[in-house]
Amino acid sequence: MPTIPYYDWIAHHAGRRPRQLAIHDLHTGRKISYAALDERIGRLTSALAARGIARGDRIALLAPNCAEYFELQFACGRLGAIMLPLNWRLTVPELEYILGDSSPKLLIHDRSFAPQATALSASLLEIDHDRADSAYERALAEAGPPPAAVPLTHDDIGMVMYTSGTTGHPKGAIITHGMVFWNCVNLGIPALITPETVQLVVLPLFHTGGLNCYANPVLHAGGTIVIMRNFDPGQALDCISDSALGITHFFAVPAPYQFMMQHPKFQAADLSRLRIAGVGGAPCALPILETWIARGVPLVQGWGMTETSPAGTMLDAADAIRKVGSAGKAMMHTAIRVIDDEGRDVPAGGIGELLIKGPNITPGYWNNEAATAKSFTDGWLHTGDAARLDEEGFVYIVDRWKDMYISGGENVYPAEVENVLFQIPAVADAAIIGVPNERWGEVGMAVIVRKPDQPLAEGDVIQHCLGRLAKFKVPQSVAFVDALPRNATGKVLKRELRVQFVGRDAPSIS
Ligand SMILES: Nc1ncnc2c1ncn2[C@@H]1O[C@H](COP(=O)(O)OP(=O)(O)OP(=O)(O)O)[C@@H](O)[C@H]1O
Repeated sequence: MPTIPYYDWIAHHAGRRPRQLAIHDLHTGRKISYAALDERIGRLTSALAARGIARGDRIALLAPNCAEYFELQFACGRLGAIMLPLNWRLTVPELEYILGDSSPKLLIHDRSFAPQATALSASLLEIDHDRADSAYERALAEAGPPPAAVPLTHDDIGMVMYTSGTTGHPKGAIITHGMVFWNCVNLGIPALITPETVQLVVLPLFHTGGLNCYANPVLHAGGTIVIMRNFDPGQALDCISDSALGITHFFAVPAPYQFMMQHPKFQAADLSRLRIAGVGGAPCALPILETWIARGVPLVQGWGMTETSPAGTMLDAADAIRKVGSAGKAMMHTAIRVIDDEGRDVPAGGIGELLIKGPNITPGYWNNEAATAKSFTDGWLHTGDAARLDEEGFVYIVDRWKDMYISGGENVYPAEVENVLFQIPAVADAAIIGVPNERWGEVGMAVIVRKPDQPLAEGDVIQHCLGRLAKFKVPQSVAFVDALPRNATGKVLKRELRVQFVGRDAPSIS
């Protein structure tokens, strides 16, 4: 394959539509045009070069959602450096592990994370949005003319994104410039992303869901992203309703949709300007999809992972109601398969492991050849997800293999049971885990958050499931909790529930 040169699309748009709004940062109130963004990226490039950052060097970023993510991403593109966005939920020892693995030359951090940053052995540069003379702003103000851009190709590494390490140490997924580009193409076209797109970004930007769904595709198209520092359901509904902001696109994992639909502002919110509301990243219970359809917003489901940067499959908007529950078909330029334990393709209707191939797929893990070798067969990435295809080739994500459990010899996929729990009006939030049982090996336990002032007992939950689910899928016990543990993106942390209720994280399948 010929090598494709890296192309800087911020510089491109700055040259064509300099006054077009690129980023509106709600927290700081800053509105940054493409020309201003291009200029700041140039200054940051120069400031980083003056600090000795060169091709191949890593630069870590520890910050809540802010415009600086994109300044660093594109400055790295001009220098040939590698951006390392860090999960701010991690503890200092966890961050220390990642920095030890990736050895960045510089850690740029927001002032709110100063305690963590100063505890880490790294050279620091501080962002402080409350001070015009923060170290970061001073570095930009004092920067000399930017150095000539380093010629890069699509094969060069643009970022390393560490997964949260569900089953051991975190792994750094290598993200090349080509992967980010192909994700922009693959996602931008079916998600109807154009220069007129205005997207509200609520997921954390250190995660692929925030950075690449759809923020990078929107900047690639020359549209506008509106960044929320931290997700707040009421504020998100206000923003979507606000005609001055003109939000056309929204993307989230299921939890923000769930919290928005439970918010008092939901029924009166003006959702009419939304052209595409995408959901993915975790199983989305049917009652959530149906509630949004009833408000006139069919959620367009997609499936993806950090390693697929991230769009892997997507449901076309035209099929969002007809195929509700499906994650659609493979994106453009990609292919998927569902295989059994022997590596054979599973016929329509059967459940197997989802595999994916395409130019948006990672070439492997940073500094971890063993993990890379384990994850690929003949160029196909093993996703660790259970899936099935229907007769028309639409994919249904059943669950993660590692969250599946076996009851009396039968596989139980928690997402299917959670769907049934969400039908109970008094249920605000729900998750299923497998717990050990002498007779059946494992049985399901429902962990439920009740809506305020709505009585619900264990017997009511089990009664609701009987008749709606085969007996082996019906949870045998129910724990009521105040909130489910979630990661920074909003995904339920099943491993924490297993540790809490089983005493260890012991999935049946790993
Ligand atoms: N539409 C979807 N339906 C069900 N599950 C999904 C969907 N989209 C993504 N997922 C799940 O999210 C996974 C990808 O997760 P991602 O790469 O974002 O890391 P993470 O969940 O944040 O952390 P980690 O995997 O490191 O614990 C997929 O492998 C799949 O299990």
